Amino acid sequence: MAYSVAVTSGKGGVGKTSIAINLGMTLSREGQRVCLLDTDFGLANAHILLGVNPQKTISDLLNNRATMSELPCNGPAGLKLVAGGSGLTDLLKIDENIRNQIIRSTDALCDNLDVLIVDVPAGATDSAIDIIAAADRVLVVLVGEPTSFTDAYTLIKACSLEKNTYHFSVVVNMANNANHAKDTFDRFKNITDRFLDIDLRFAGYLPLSSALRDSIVKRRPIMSDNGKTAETQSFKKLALTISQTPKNETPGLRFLGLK
Ligand SMILES: Nc1ncnc2c1ncn2[C@@H]1O[C@H](COP(=O)(O)OP(=O)(O)OP(=O)(O)O)[C@@H](O)[C@H]1O
Repeated sequence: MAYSVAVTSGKGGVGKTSIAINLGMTLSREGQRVCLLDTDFGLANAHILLGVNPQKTISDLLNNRATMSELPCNGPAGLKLVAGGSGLTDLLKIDENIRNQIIRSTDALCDNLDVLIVDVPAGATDSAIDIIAAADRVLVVLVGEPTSFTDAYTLIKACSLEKNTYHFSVVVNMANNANHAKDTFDRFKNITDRFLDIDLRFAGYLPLSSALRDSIVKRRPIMSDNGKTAETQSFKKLALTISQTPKNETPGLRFLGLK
């Protein structure tokens, strides 16, 4: 059955979009039909990192120039992309009704999709919380810095208290090694266990990697190559873990609602 994964972080600049893209390409390489939905409206950049030039974006949906089924464009490794709009006007007009319209419109993708990956805007905003609540699985990108901890905690707390979102997975990015990643996760989980009634799981880690950083500059995602590097192995493990984590089944509007 098709499922949705919200990739989020709280803090910006921690590698959320890089991970969303490469996770999508990994699942696609494994034979899943995957679409990435960039909901970072106004500041959308997934298409830039993927090196594609979409003809239509979410803006066209909101302006009745296109339906959701017409938006996915072809990215590398078979990954599809629904690009967010760009520009301040797009950013300003995303109120609750528009968010709901976008979430509902993904019903049209159900027949042709196994996984919808949603790149969530940074910050514990109403927009981010609503988008996360509509996804089956939530992947939080964490780095071992106090500001990442604080912002991820604030976001998770808001999702839990306001929307009853219960299951969260964490991927530690820019880790020195596996032990460092697990230690970072354990320190974060100690905090959430003390104050929140949630299920928080370790989903994997990505090493601090010049290859990953360079892939962004070159606009050629690391999963474009199917070699056996530490990064590709990490993404394969992450994809497997995510596909096996429990789903949130909170009532209300959901991505791929007709699945
Ligand atoms: N594992 C990593 N090793 C080294 N650099 C990384 C790694 N992951 C991400 N980066 C770099 O960090 C920067 C931010 O990445 P990215 O744009 O994916 O973050 P983001 O959280 O989506 O940011 P934003 O909030 O601005 O959308 C990029 O320059 C990227 O190359």
